[in-house]
Amino acid sequence: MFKVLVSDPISDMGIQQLHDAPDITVDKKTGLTEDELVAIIGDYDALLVRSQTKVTERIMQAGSKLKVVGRAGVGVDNIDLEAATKRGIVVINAPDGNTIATCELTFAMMMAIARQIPQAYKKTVGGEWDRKTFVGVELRNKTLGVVGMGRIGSEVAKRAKAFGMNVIGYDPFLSEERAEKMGVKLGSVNDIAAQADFITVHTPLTNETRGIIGKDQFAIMKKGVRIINCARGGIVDEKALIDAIDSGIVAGAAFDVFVEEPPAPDHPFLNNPKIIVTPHLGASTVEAQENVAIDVSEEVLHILRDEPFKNAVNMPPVPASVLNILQPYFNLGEKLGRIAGQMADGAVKEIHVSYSGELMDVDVSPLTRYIVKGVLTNHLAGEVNIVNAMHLAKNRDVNVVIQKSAAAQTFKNLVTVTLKTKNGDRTLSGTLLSGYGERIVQIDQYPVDISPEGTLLLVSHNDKPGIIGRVGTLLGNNDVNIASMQVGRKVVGGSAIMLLTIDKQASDEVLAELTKLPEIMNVKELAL
Ligand SMILES: NC(=O)c1ccc[n+]([C@@H]2O[C@H](COP(=O)([O-])OP(=O)(O)OC[C@H]3O[C@@H](n4cnc5c(N)ncnc54)[C@H](O)[C@@H]3O)[C@@H](O)[C@H]2O)c1
Ligand SMILES: O=C(O)[C@H](O)COP(=O)(O)O
Repeated sequence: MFKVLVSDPISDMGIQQLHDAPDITVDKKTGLTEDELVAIIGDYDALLVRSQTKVTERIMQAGSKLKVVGRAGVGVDNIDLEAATKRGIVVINAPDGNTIATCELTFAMMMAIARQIPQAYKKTVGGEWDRKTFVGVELRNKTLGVVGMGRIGSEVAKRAKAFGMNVIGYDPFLSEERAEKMGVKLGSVNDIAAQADFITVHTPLTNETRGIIGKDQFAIMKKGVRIINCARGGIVDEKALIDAIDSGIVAGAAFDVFVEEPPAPDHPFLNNPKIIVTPHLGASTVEAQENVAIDVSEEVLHILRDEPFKNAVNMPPVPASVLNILQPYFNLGEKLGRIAGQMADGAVKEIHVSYSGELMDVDVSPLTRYIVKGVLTNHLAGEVNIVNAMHLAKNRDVNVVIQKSAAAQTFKNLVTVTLKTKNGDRTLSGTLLSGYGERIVQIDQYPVDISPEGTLLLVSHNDKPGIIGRVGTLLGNNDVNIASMQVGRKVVGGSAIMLLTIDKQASDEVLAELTKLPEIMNVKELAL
């Protein structure tokens, strides 16, 4: 049974699938302090948050069972990603569910400052009938500058076009073709600053975007420009904005987000008649909250049940088309890693993985993570998973090298794992055979054909008559049943290997007796 803690207000309807799951129990405890969370998090396998809960290193350290932190929304700036990655905790978000809600709030903000709706409302309900002060501007034929043309920025641009606006977009990942398709002109931040009547920002808050609209940009803006920030506090420099309002450059601004949330009561935005504010409401629609909660719950279920998932923030994303190809190999890859890890003699310096055949044309890094996890599992057991595998390898100075070679020779696909230690290399190849599943087809250049199941015995010996019989007899006498056996040799009478699958583990004494048999050089039991 897995325990999930929901520590922020997340849609009950959205997390219904967690409530319904027979293997999950859900506790909802919102508004906890860090200390309170630290005290209880040790009981939980998953933590679900929005932006209020700060998921700190301390909390993750106390979360000894924690496998996943799910963010019901986009921004993960409230989660210590580095600490999560180090501990192998998967951080997932729900990047698509609140795009439209935030885009629509942005548009509502733009229209509200164009027509000063909140200010007019305040006066009217206060008993004044002021029709002179509130003469607004139209959006049609105005230029909107969009900094950050991702999901939300693109949707805002689309709606602006429908309102007859000209749109200039800036985003390092916006290609000319895509911009042209959307009817958006490409420009730099300074082009936007110089030409736009309205500027809206839709980037994450990073070192690069902090203050991207700042003093230098306000200095070149047109008089009467209007600014909107429904992304993250600090992307528009708060102090520079106030100065630009005071100097008459900015005619109006709308902010849903602040450097510090909630802002202090004396924050200069809160009593400025030209600035309208909302309390971080971008994602606060019934639809968005349901969407993000459904998405995040689905992923949490996958992760807890050890099923493939897609929206990990602390792992590179895997497109569905690539996942479809790679997924069948994940199990095989991990087993190859585990077997190779047990074959290696001494500290592993390098994990060399060669992919060929149909694996040539895809980004194989997700599969490499499974292989590296398998190799490291021998020494780190439960500490390693696919999130922290690469990190742990790097920390231990294990080099991971990937090679792709076109020919898989007789196989449609082939994965070869070589572990390099100061005592030499050990190599293992595996494939997926249509209709037969996973097969190990080569060990240290000896061709074999065996299904990697249960317990394996790898015996190195000289190819002499009678050896196979002696090994079989010794195991039989000790009640160890052989399920299958393969012998590989390069030349008749030369060195050879025997690979057996056995129904139960052989004791250390049996392994020692096997090693003493004539012509046998080495015996290794390999657990899967
Ligand atoms: N107010 C809210 O409640 C609310 C709701 C949802 C999202 N958000 C915030 O809105 C922002 C955008 O969300 P999204 O879903 O569109 O994200 P997204 O990842 O789809 O888009 C972000 C875009 O910013 C671009 N970008 C990154 N660095 C840049 C730079 N230096 N200059 C220009 N562009 C840059 C990226 O290339 C990307 O295209 C995020 O900060 C998110 O946290 C706020
Ligand atoms: O990044 C996000 O998704 C938004 O900022 C929404 O945050 P919230 O879930 O706390 O409303």
